[in-house]
Formats: sequence, C-alpha cells, structure tokens
Amino acid sequence: MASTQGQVITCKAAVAWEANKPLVIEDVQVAPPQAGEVRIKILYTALCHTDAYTWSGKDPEGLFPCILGHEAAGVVESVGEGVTEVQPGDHVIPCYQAECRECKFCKSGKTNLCGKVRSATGVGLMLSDMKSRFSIGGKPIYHFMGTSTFSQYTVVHDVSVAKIDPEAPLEKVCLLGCGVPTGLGAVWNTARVEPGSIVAVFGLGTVGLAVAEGAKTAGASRIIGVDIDSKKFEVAKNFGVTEFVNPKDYDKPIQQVLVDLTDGGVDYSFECIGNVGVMRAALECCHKGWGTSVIVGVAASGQEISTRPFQLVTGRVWKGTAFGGFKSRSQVPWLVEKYMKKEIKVDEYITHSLTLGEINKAFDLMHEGGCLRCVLEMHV
Ligand SMILES: NC(=O)c1ccc[n+]([C@@H]2O[C@H](COP(=O)([O-])OP(=O)(O)OC[C@H]3O[C@@H](n4cnc5c(N)ncnc54)[C@H](O)[C@@H]3O)[C@@H](O)[C@H]2O)c1
Ligand SMILES: N[C@@H](CCC(=O)N[C@@H](CSCO)C(=O)NCC(=O)O)C(=O)O
Ligand SMILES: [Zn+2]
Ligand SMILES: [Zn+2]
Repeated sequence: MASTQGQVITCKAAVAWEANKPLVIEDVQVAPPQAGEVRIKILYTALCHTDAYTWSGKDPEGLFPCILGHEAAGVVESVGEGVTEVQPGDHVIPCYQAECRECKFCKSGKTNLCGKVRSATGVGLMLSDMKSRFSIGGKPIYHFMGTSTFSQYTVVHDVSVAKIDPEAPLEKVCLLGCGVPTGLGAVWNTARVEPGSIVAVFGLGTVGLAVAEGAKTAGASRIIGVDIDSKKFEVAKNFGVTEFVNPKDYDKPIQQVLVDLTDGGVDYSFECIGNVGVMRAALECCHKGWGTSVIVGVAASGQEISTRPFQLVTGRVWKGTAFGGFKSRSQVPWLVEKYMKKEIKVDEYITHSLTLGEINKAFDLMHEGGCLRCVLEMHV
C-alpha cells in the first residue's frame, strides 16, 4: 500500500456540527502531523459520558463543529519532525491528559495535570500554529480534548500518546483511555483508600464500577453502591459492591441514610455522576474527623457545589480527580500490562460493540441503564 506519510488523508469521521444535533459521518481531510505531533489511525473508540456532556452544549469549552471522542486505541500512521518516542506502526492510546515531563505541573510530583498543551486543547486546536488539522472542503473542524477519536485518523500532540504492548487487544484496551483508569485511580492515587475502609460510591456507571473495583483491590471492608437505578446492583456485585442503597427507597436525605448505616459515616466517598446535589451528599456522608470525598463526575457550566463550611471544619476533606491522578504516558502502558496479566478488568465494562456509522445509536444506548461502554469499530 502506498505511504500516506506527508499527505492529507481523507477519511470518515463523526462530526458534531451543532450541540445536540445528531452526529454526521463526513469525509474529513486530516492534515499531516507537524513538528511534535503524531497522526494515529484509530481502530477502536468507546463513548464516554463526557462526550455526551460536551455534545449537549453544557461544556464551557465545547466548540462546534468538532470531532468528539477521547477513549480509543490505534496505530501510529506517521509522526512530525522531532518526535522520537513513537514511530509508525506503534500501538498507542491517545491521552486527553498530556504528560510532557518538563512543565511545572509534570515536575511538581504533586499532580498528573500537564500544562504544556492544555491551552490549545481547550480551544480545539494544535499548539504549534493554533490551527486545526481537520477540515472539510477547507472549513476547519475543531479538535476535542486533544484526541478527537471519532475519526478514522486523528492528529495529537506527542505528549498525549501512550505507547502500549502490541499484543494488547485494541478493541478492549481502548477503555484504558478514560473511564476505567479514572475510577481505579480515584481510589488508588487520589483517595489512597486503606485496607478495612468503608467506601460509598455514588453512581454505578463505568466510572463508579471502576471505583468499586479499585476499592476492592485496596482491601475496603464495605463498598456501598448508591444509584437511583436498582438494576445496577446485580452487575455492581461483580465489581466489588457489597451493599446497595437506592435513594428513592428512603424519605430522609441519602447522606443521613449512609451515616446511620455506618456508625457515623464512611471513610471515603466518590461522586461518579456529575450532579452537584449528590456531590454535597457524598461529602456529608463522610465520617467526622477524617472522611474524604472525591469528586469524579463532571458538572455542567454554571453549576456550583456547596456545603456548610462546618463540614470541613470538622475534618471532612473534599477532593477531585482528573483521569484518576494517573500520569498518562507513563502509567497507561502499565495499566495495559495489568490488564494483560488479568489484574484489572476491562472486558467486563464492554456491553455493546457497534461501528462508527452507528455512532448515534451508540449515544442512544449510553442513556439506557444496561449500557456501560459501547466500543465502535472504526474501519468497516
Ligand atoms: N474526572 C474525570 O477524569 C472523569 C473521567 C471520566 C468520566 N468522568 C465523569 O464521570 C461521570 C460518570 O461517568 P460514567 O461514564 O460512569 O456515567 P454513567 O452515566 O454511566 O453513570 C452514572 C450513574 O449514575 C446514576 N445516577 C444518576 N443520577 C443519580 C443520582 N441522583 N443518585 C444516584 N445515582 C445516580 C445513573 O443511574 C448511572 O448508573 C460523568 O459525569 C463523566 O463525565 C469524569
Ligand atoms: N471542559 C470541561 C472539562 C471537564 C473535565 O473536568 N474533564 C476531565 C476529564 S473528563 C473525561 O471523561 C478532566 O480531565 N479535567 C481536567 C482538564 O480538563 O484539564 C469543563 O470545563 O467542564
Ligand atoms: Zn471520559
Ligand atoms: Zn507537562
């Protein structure tokens, strides 16, 4: 096959032309990678609720038209000047949370956030020239989260590419681009749950179930799953949830229910929904003196959290996590290895498999209780 290196590639991509309007499969021109960039042939992508959130128009960084998608795996097609850590043919996972290893954030040892390309990815562009590599008939289409994986080919910054084991099944490990690491890392890195802890997980979607899985491996003694959909409990048991609470079954506030169930409150709670009212409940169900609550869910523009400051004065701690605190380029390959050694689940989160052409159906499925992750095959 003739090399595409240095050429514009025309391929299929799902374009979000406007908020909330069905995505349209278009022929998109993908420019070659510039210095410090990598063009990736995306083979599989999953859908995450953050894609739906931005598509809904509620994300203050949401720009249209754009190509959404950030949980994927593929193969490097070509690299720009100066790219040394990956080469054509490498199997990779694009990472929305970059890791340059040089910026103030990366060198701090205190966070997985990286500042190198964030200003460009937040406005849907590439850093070197603040332009997009996607266009249709000359009209630029915005990137999304520095990944745009709902395209058969995408261009990303080199600091946003994790090179992984070529033996790893890409149709599975694409999930290690977002939801599963976020839940596991919220427990292992952000909260640092100790053995014997009592944990509450609000929201039992993929992220909440990964929190439960992480808490189980951390040795939590009780893992209380909270969801308004009782059907979630059966599946949640397989991920380590030991008890289930549906707020709809109680007249009193859910934080009080949990405090009563746990002799004063839980040691750790995790909000995996994106609902600011639930974030408050998750903080307030924590034990006085030490209980820590981690916000994982993404809430819409304009939403704010609140509680009585007394909740913090009396020792509860409120935290948040992005990508579970994992350093992407360094630790995504490690997570892939853990999956290969069967030390973490991935397959169990995949409930549906469709094609790129069926992406709108995949978004519909996401809103149904039975769907955790839907993986799209990109080249059929
Ligand atoms: N911080 C990060 O890095 C990061 C990464 C990935 C996803 N997220 C966010 O995490 C959240 C969860 O993602 P997901 O893919 O698991 O979502 P999901 O929609 O699959 O799961 C949410 C669950 O919450 C339940 N729920 C809804 N309202 C509820 C309520 N009031 N009380 C209790 N349960 C309720 C739903 O029934 C569902 O089971 C989203 O907001 C997503 O954007 C954040
Ligand atoms: N543009 C959004 C940001 C929402 C957000 O917090 N995103 C998470 C990842 S969600 C993945 O599914 C994140 O990593 N945040 C850190 C960052 O964006 O740098 C908004 O403004 O609401
Ligand atoms: Zn995500
Ligand atoms: Zn950095």
